[in-house]
Amino acid sequence: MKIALIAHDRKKDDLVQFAIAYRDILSEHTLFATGTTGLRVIDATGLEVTRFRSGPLGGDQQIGAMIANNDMDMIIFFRDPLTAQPHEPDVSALIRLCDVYQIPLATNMGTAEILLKGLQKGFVDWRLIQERRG
Ligand SMILES: O=C(CO)COP(=O)(O)O
Repeated sequence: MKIALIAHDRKKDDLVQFAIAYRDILSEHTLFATGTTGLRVIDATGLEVTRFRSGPLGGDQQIGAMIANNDMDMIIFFRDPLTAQPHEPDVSALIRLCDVYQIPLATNMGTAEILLKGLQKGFVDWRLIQERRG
């Protein structure tokens, strides 16, 4: 599975802790991240992560493009709900594309934990269901 990791600045410590805690599961998948988030995760975990541009410079849009190309399976995006982001339209667009393409999206640690544990147990069958519906 291809998983994107993204965190706004005040949520980066949380995402790093999360990546350390779930390193074993994450290491079984192909990881992507926005620029600064990816650097933090790589430094803390040693995981292999393909880094895109920083969020404000287009990183969210690069991940959105992967979603639109049916080339991304899960997004873990720890958003900061208390700080205005200069690139809020990009953030909204990424979340919108997750809904357009039925991509599992966690915007906080509670949901992210359930998604990763579900992924580990093979719960992610939505593409098969979608294919069956034609
Ligand atoms: O801004 C972001 C997501 O909207 C994250 O970007 P960085 O990982 O480069 O800080």
